[in-house]
Amino acid sequence: MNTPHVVVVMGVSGTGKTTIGHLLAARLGVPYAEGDDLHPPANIAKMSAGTPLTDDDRWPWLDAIGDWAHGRAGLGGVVSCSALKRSYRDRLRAAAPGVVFVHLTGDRALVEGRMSHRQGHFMPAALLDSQFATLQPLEPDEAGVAVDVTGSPEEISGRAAAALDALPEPTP
Ligand SMILES: Nc1ncnc2c1ncn2[C@@H]1O[C@H](COP(=O)(O)OP(=O)(O)OP(=O)(O)O)[C@@H](O)[C@H]1O
Ligand SMILES: O=C(O)[C@H](O)[C@@H](O)[C@H](O)[C@H](O)CO
Repeated sequence: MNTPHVVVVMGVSGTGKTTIGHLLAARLGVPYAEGDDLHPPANIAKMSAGTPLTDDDRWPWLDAIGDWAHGRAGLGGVVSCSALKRSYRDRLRAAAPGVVFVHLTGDRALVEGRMSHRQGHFMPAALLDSQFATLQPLEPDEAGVAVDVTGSPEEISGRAAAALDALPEPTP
C-alpha cells in the first residue's frame, strides 16, 4: 500500500472504537480523531439523557467527521464514528471519497459487559438496543473490513491493520 488510508472505525457504542482507533492510528503512523468530540453539544446531552439520536441529529456530526476525513485525504488518518447506517457511510464517502471502514463487530453480551465497566462516559448501556437495531453492516460494495472484537486491544488492532493491508489501493 502506497497511499495511506483514511479509516473510519465504526460499530455500535462500546465495541472499542476509541480503544482500537488509537492503537490502529499508532500502528499506521497517522493521526487519530475522536468522533465523539465532534458531536454538537445537544447530541451529547441527548445521549446522556438516554435518548437515541435521530438522523437529523446525526447529519451535522457526520459532516464534521467527513470534513476531517477529507482533510486527511492522501495523508492518512483514523477517526471513530459509529456510522451505523449505509446512508451515514454514503454521506462520509461523499465528503471523503477514498475513506475505508473498519467495522468492529461483537455480540451484545460482550459489548454490554465492556460498557458496564467503563467509567465516566456519557453513553448509557441502555442505548445499546437502539444501537444494534439501527446498525446496518457494511455491504459488499463498500470499501472496508469487519473485525471481531474478541481478544485484547493489541490483537484486534493487529487484525484490523492486516485486513486493511490486504485491501486494494484507495481511489482518491
Ligand atoms: N479488546 C478489549 N478488551 C477489553 N476491554 C476493552 C477492549 N476494547 C475496549 N475495551 C473497553 O471497553 C469499553 C468500551 O470501549 P471504547 O470506549 O473504546 O468503545 P467505543 O466504541 O469507543 O464506545 P463509544 O462509542 O460509546 O464511545 C472501554 O471501557 C474499553 O476500555
Ligand atoms: O450514532 C450514534 O448513536 C452516536 O453518535 C453514538 O454511537 C456515539 O457517538 C458513540 O458511539 C457513543 O459514545
